[in-house]
Amino acid sequence: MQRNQLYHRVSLYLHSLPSIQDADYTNLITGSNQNDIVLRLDPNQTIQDTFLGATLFWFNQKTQPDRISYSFVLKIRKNDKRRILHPYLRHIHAVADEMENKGKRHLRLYMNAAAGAAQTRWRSVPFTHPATFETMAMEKDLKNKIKSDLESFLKARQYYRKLGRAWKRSFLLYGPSGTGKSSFVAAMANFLHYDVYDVDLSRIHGDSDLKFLLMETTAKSIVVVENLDRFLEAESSPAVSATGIQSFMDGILSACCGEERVMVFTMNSKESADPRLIRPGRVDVHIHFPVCDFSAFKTLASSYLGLKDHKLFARVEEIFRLGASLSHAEIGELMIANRNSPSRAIKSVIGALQTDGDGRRFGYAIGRQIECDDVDERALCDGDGFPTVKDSRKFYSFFKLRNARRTQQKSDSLAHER
Ligand SMILES: Nc1ncnc2c1ncn2[C@@H]1O[C@H](COP(=O)(O)OP(=O)(O)OP(=O)(O)O)[C@@H](O)[C@H]1O
Ligand SMILES: [Mg+2]
Repeated sequence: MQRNQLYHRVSLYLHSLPSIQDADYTNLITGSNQNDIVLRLDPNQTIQDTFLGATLFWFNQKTQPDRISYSFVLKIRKNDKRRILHPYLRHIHAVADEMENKGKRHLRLYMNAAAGAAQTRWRSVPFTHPATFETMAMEKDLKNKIKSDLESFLKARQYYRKLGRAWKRSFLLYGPSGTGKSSFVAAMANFLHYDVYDVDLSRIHGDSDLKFLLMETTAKSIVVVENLDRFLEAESSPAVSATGIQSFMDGILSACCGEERVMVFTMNSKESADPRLIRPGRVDVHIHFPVCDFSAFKTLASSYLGLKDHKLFARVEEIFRLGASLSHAEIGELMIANRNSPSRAIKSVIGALQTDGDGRRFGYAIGRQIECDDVDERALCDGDGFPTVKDSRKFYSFFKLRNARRTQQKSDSLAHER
């Protein structure tokens, strides 16, 4: 059920050998960067290596004709075998370790397929999410605390071993939609240089299925369950029981699954969560993701619009002080949509912040903004270009009125058509 680490290391090692290019026949595939071309050993291709004066041959053989499973075969001359086999295997381990530690290994994102669909339940693609802690708009102190927490976790192997505990750390990320929880998981993966296993609970068929899935994950990975609260609320009779999820969270099978793993659970709110689910020990660190505030807005403006400061920032700050709230995702989208004109982008954020609070949804906010842009410029740029909150409110009540009239006209004409 677990990945064959020796096979994995030999594969890493062989693919790093220059002689892979000498083969008469090989496979060319796209690497994790689109412009990279990677040579991939073909079944039955032989590759030559030399070590301590001996020549060795490797080939990649299909184990059984009807299965997608391969094994590497190593050929060594009898006379060399006793002399070099062990040092050679140690050499392979050392090279593979170095490649992994230097970050030459490309990260992968694993997703669980439906049961019975494949030999291994995890399907993977290159993990290329560009999020980093630097691109995350969140409180600086908190960000630094998390970074040092993760750094000390990475160095704590002996400490966990001494305590008799699995070497893992669990995080609960909770907060409204669009505040950066998923992006944060990606940033963690890039920071730790860990693969990501994204568990889709709706594809799990029972508690034991969930255990097996955990057993198939590898070390140096983040195992993430997104929107756990929504799953527990939505499923009236879920295939996975609460205790199944709890033991999964504990990594109870720590004999195999306790090595260097980070587990992350995301929720919109932890209020309704069963306290047992998020008790200390089960979840080590709770991180709150609040809606965007002025400081986060400035970080977003800097990364999305390249703006360190702007004359409209004071207005934005004032509106935030009055209690307006939008998610980072909503503000980010408005900035992307108007990225060619920073002033316009900020004005559109101001507009959206001012009319927020009545539960409008994101798609509507953008639609509304694009529609009102034509009048927006005039209304906001009249006079000295710094309308007061009162002016803007007047403008938006005008806008709402106009929209209401339009809706009325539309329904009138619909009634007319009927
Ligand atoms: N704190 C943040 N800093 C920078 N960008 C952010 C932040 N929060 C959200 N974003 C942007 O908004 C988009 C959506 O964010 P993300 O998917 O991480 O939200 P989420 O909290 O996981 O939402 P959900 O609860 O709906 O899954 C991302 O593309 C990201 O670029
Ligand atoms: Mg998310």
